[in-house]
Amino acid sequence: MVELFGLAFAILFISLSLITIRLRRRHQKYPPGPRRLPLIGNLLDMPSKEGWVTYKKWSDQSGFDIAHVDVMGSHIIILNSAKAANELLEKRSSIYSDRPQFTAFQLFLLDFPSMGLGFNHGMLPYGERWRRLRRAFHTHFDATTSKEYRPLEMQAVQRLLRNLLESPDNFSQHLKHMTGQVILSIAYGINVRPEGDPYVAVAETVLEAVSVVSSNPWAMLLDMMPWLLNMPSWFPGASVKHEASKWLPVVDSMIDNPHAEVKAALAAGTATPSVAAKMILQLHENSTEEEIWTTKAIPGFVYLVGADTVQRKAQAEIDSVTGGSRLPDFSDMASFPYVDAVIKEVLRWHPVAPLGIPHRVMEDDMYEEHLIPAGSTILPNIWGMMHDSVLFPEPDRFYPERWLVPDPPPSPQVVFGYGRRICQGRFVAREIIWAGIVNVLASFEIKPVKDNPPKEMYTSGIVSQEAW
Ligand code: HEM
Repeated sequence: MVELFGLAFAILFISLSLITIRLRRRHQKYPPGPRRLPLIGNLLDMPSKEGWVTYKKWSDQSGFDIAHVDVMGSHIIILNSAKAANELLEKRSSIYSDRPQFTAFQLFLLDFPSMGLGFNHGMLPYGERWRRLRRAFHTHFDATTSKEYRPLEMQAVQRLLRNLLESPDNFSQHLKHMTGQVILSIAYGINVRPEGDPYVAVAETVLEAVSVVSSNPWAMLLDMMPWLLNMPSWFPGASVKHEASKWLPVVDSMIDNPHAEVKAALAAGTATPSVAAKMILQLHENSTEEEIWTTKAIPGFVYLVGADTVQRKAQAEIDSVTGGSRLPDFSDMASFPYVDAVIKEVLRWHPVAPLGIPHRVMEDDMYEEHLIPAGSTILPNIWGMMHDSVLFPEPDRFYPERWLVPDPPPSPQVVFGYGRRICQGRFVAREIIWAGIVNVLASFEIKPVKDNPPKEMYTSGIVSQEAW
């Protein structure tokens, strides 16, 4: 009898709490956004290309620095100002550090011990497994350890210069090759072949797979209707699942093959220093299955990101900063204020990840009397913030001098994201970008394309790179 009474009380308490939450929500306004339609909400307002431009316009029109859309019941909050992003993603990062779980992407994220893209902790939900992987990654890529990779970066830059001299028209290919070379040598001690390298080819295939699957028009609907996954492949929308599973063996080979090569080299005594070699050597008899798995996961992530990181082109001409008698190196870093300004402008002008990587808020929250419901996807509009005409007059103009005034705008550090999920490769990435840009500028004159200029400048995915 007492138990029944307790149960009835618990049900009453939960019901009252739910009603209170609903009533409270009804009285609380979401941030402004385009008008919602019944059932589908703002589905038709969602831009298919360069979303960052449209999202910025929404805030320009409403005069409020964050925007809200509801896509079939899923809330998306776009942060269009540095102030809002800093307030929510930095100051309140204890509740804003989760990631939304995109169903299409999860098709690659098979659970441990299978690999798939499960090694990619950048997409994992906030929690213990993400925390362990982030800690392991940090030991190899903190500010101090990142400096150990400078000789590898310089070797790759010198090769880039030779390649550019031989065939300047293939510059995009050469830049990709350079980042592939740096990353594979850091992660596995592998020396990439000048042309047609199988490791670079596999990484590019995996990136293509991620882009094909995530840009599939059904991918977003899958997030709203995950039951589509249980439908046969002929059912509209269900084909994404079959498309994704086709790629899984390639993803697995991307992780397994270089790892096996390092193990073999260690056994033969021919291994060169690398993150993978260091991690494998730290294993011992009592290492857990997860520790063994992590020796694949960390270098695997570096491998994937590296294939993705394409240098932006400076459109400024500067004289060789060394008087033309030698190539610059890291010891010159403090002596090039103009080059630093060029790099800041490159990062600002077209951020590599214009909308960052989405975060997810774990609890209901308020921003200036507007409700941000728990579970909302949070998109920091980094491109929008970097094109704020108050902070950056004539924002579309590539103008390094804006950083050289006595009171310069805030550093474009936010292109690497926020709070507890901030990019862990930022120290290495900055050094690679610096070495690449300073050496190219010292050796070549970069001119705009005259014949057949590209119609579309940049792709519209999470990572936005040259579209040609
Ligand atoms: C120009 C180069 C790069 C840019 C602009 C960049 C930018 C970003 C951004 C915006 C995020 C999301 C941060 C957030 O959620 O707020 C991120 C995450 C991450 N990046 Fe980078 N990144 C770059 C290169 C690299 C490199 C070379 C590595 C590896 C060596 C790397 C490793 C990571 C990792 C591990 C995460 C996930 C962090 C987490 O979710 O806990 N990044 N990056």
